[in-house]
Amino acid sequence: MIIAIDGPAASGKGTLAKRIAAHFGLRRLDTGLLYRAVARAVLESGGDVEDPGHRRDAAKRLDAAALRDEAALRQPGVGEAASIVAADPEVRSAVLAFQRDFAAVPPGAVLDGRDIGTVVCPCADAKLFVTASAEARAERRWREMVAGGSDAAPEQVLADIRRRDARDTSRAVSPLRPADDAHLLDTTDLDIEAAFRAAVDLISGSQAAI
Ligand SMILES: Nc1ncnc2c1ncn2[C@@H]1O[C@H](COP(=O)(O)OP(=O)(O)O)[C@@H](O)[C@H]1O
Ligand SMILES: Nc1ccn([C@@H]2O[C@H](COP(=O)(O)OP(=O)(O)O)[C@@H](O)[C@H]2O)c(=O)n1
Repeated sequence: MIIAIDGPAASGKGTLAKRIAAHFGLRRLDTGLLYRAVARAVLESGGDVEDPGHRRDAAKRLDAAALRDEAALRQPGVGEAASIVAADPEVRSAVLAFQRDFAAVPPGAVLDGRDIGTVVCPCADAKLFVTASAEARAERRWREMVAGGSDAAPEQVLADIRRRDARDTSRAVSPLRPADDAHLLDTTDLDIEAAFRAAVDLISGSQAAI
């Protein structure tokens, strides 16, 4: 079984993907980490993510070991840089096979990102598009950052989320959008437990329909 979970930053897709994978006994791939790892490799080598040569080289050299240092990959600056490298079609095609190979291993997997239901796994057994208002998402991300010791201003976090949303939805290749057959799940007024229960119901409904 393959479950695709897409949505904008801090909508809760990673939290849901982890719990859904445990619930259904599946492996999970956070595909955002791939783009974050490409961006981090460019930044660490003193390169420029706006330079197509730099980001394409980093994408071609990417290996699974680069996904291990999650704390470093989750730094806010890396998320911003990731959305810049992710708009490059050559970067996207360099990481496509890794995602499809991961999903193809039995018994299947949960993948979360921006284009799982539309491009990476268009034949997924169940697709969720997880959203929440920009304000709710910024508040969640801000709380997470403060818990991690950051003194970022809430309005700055909201501005960053809006900028990333705009870049991710407007790019020419694999823009963030719900697949036609995705279930929409708005978590603005749902806590983590309620969102998880709603997600399991939607996925179980998709299974019953197959
Ligand atoms: N439904 C929810 N209500 C409140 N907080 C949530 C909810 N879902 C996730 N969170 C919190 O919001 C933050 C971002 O969630 P995460 O799953 O990492 O989002 P994404 O993977 O979409 O970026 C985390 O700190 C997480 O604990
Ligand atoms: N399948 C994916 C996953 C992430 N991305 C890009 O990678 C960036 C970081 O993704 P992420 O999922 O780690 O970000 P958060 O939602 O956790 O903040 C996004 O802003 C997207 O630009 C993508 O283009 N396609």
